[in-house]
Amino acid sequence: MDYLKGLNEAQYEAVTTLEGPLMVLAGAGSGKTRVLTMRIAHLITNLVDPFHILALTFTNKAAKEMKERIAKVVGQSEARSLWMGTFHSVFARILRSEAHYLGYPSNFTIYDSQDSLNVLKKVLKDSNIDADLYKPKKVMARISNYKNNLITVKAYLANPELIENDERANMKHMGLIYQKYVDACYRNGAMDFDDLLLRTNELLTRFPEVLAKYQDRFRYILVDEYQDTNHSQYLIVKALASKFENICVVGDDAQSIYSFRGANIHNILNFKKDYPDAVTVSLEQNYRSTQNIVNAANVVISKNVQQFKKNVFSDNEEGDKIKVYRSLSDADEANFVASNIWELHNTQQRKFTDFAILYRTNSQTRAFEDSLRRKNIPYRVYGGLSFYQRKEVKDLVAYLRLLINENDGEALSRIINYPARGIGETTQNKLIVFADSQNVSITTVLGNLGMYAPLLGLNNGILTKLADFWAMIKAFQVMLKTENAYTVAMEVAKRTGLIKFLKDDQTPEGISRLENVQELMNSMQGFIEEQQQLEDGDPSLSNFLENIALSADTQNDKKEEGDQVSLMTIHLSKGLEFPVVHLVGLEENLFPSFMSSSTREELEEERRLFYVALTRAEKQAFFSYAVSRFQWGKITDAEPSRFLSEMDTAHLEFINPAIESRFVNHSGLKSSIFDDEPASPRFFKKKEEKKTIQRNEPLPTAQNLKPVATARIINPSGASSEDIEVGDQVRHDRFGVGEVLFLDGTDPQNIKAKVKFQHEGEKNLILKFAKLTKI
Ligand SMILES: Nc1ncnc2c1ncn2[C@@H]1O[C@H](COP(=O)(O)OP(=O)(O)OP(=O)(O)O)[C@@H](O)[C@H]1O
Ligand SMILES: [Mg+2]
Repeated sequence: MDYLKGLNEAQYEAVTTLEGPLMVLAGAGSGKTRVLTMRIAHLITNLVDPFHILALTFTNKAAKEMKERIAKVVGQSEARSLWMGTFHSVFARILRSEAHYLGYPSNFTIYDSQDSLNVLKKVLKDSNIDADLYKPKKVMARISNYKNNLITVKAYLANPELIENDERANMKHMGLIYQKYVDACYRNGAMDFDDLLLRTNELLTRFPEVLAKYQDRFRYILVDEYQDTNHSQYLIVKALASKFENICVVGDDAQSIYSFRGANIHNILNFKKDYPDAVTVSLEQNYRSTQNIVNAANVVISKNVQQFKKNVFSDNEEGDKIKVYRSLSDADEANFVASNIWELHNTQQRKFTDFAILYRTNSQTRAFEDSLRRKNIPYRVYGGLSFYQRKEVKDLVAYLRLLINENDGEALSRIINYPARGIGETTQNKLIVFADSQNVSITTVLGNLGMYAPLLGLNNGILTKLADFWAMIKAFQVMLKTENAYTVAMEVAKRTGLIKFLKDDQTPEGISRLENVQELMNSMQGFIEEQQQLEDGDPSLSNFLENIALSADTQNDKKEEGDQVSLMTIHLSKGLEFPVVHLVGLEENLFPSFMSSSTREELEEERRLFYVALTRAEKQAFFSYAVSRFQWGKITDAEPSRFLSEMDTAHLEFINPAIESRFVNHSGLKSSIFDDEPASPRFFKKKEEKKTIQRNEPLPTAQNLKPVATARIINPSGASSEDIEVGDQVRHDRFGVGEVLFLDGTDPQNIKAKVKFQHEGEKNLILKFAKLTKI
């Protein structure tokens, strides 16, 4: 039994105590998942039929990895018979075989969130309920919440408190809507995600013989990440385990990060109450990370009031300090991360899979994707599409494509009725058929509505809508002649109602979509600025579109798994580990998120997220934050995250000691981490005397077009200026570090610099705009 050899004492106890309830409550990286895996292997070695073992994981990926490891110990065929997967996947399987009890066909459809939303919208429409008052996503979130708390329609209608609560929220029709939505799903032979849990509960409570069957089947139950189970999941596990009580749960209250989805941290805290005889094992040694990382994480999480005090230590090497990078902008931050990955890849022979970039919100991927792509570093965005593939991004891009090429039929069909403007599918089909019959494009029809109207067979109301739509597109095109791409795109986003449409949706997904649109605008702003700095730059809309079309394409080629950097939200990184982690965007309002820092509970959850993020790192962790970011086209100042100031500086190393250490943190106090930073020696280095071109100096004549030797960089804010000369090392906030090869020009306002960048090659920059800093 070699697999037992690698376990420490506490782990050994947890793995070998096979009977009775057992809880492992322990910090990150202490081997909880490993214990679960080995325990399953041990059960099978001790002749428990794998068919009797149910293991529930948080993601399918985790289940797959666990199965592979178990197979190594007990063999493929044994491992294959295990019941292992997420709650949703396992119980969908059970529901299929028992569907007849609930009056469902066994081939019932599983609705994803979009499907369920469509059904709900239809319900609202058919019942003449104003979708403006009853925002479908908001209604859906309420229904989901009921279901996860096992409040069926019947229970809802019998509960005056719930009804009153909804009435107070101006939603007195909730009961009716809930009922109709459930009926509609049922009639369609479909279950939504929440039904998979709710119906399982129903199955197990209403039909004792079914409960008995599964209790008898699942004699050994194991649950990973127990701290993030919701009420519905909790009840399922409790019901199934109540006969044999061979239940083993592992978790970490400090990593409970899904309360916004109804996860209930009390499930783990109450385990002892549910099973008074439970054995509890605590694991204290972290095997994943260096001492420095573990200690740093402990300091931050200790600030939470609500938690079990746990001891976590590491016996691994002390390791490097966490490097903190202060960047000037989001582009600078992304550039730092990509360069750093490139460097470690080359100097430490690290594979790209060794790296993770973790962020708080999805829209942050854009800058990192751009900078990784520039350096040809392969990457993969987990848990979602790569930025330019996201629907809301593509929608706005489709409008912009249409402005450039009005015959772009695909773009047209994407947005002709988005956001909804009453040009439905029937109308669109008529247009297509008609255009075909006349052998012209739809655009031609729209452009000549007056002429075609009598032949189209559409009523006047619809014709007006089509005319309005086309007039709007035409107006944008006119605007494009005088305004820059950003201004036009912003106008498009506003006038088409796109922004309002997204703003109305206050669910986490809706907010994330709006953030993506904002990020697309930021990317455009950055693009325009960059092009203006290049001598042969082209800041036009069509050049921007061409650029992102190319980037979307390169991403398509990289769907398969390979040696790639992982990009994911912190939420998705739970349970995973990477040798090198970049935790980015450490700024107030971004992390902690402005949405979740108003109450102490919310803030504590953000802090747990921070703990999760940091504890993913095995060898090295890098933190970064920007001092300014674009927001809807404006540069806004950002403050370093309070989590940085909650750390002990002993664990940190500032890569570029803040030139200005006069940061004030959120509490209005001087932030401790910035107080005792050593001043940058470079900053205080006395400037060498250099010959500079001054305005009042005679300039080289046009005939004498010898490259100028030195030029002065005027800081855009006018606050300071710096001289550069050929041979200097400079930093550009997008292209990174490079060497000045050549300076050229006679007019100090128009000096060009040829710079050879380490990763980007040679660029001809217009100095006045290029915002170079000398290093
Ligand atoms: N006794 C041990 N000896 C050597 N390595 C170990 C031991 N226990 C765990 N590890 C290793 O430590 C790392 C962390 O283990 P594991 O992922 O099981 O921790 P965890 O407690 O589940 O972490 P998290 O809370 O992040 O989910 C893994 O790489 C695992 O293989
Ligand atoms: Mg784990």
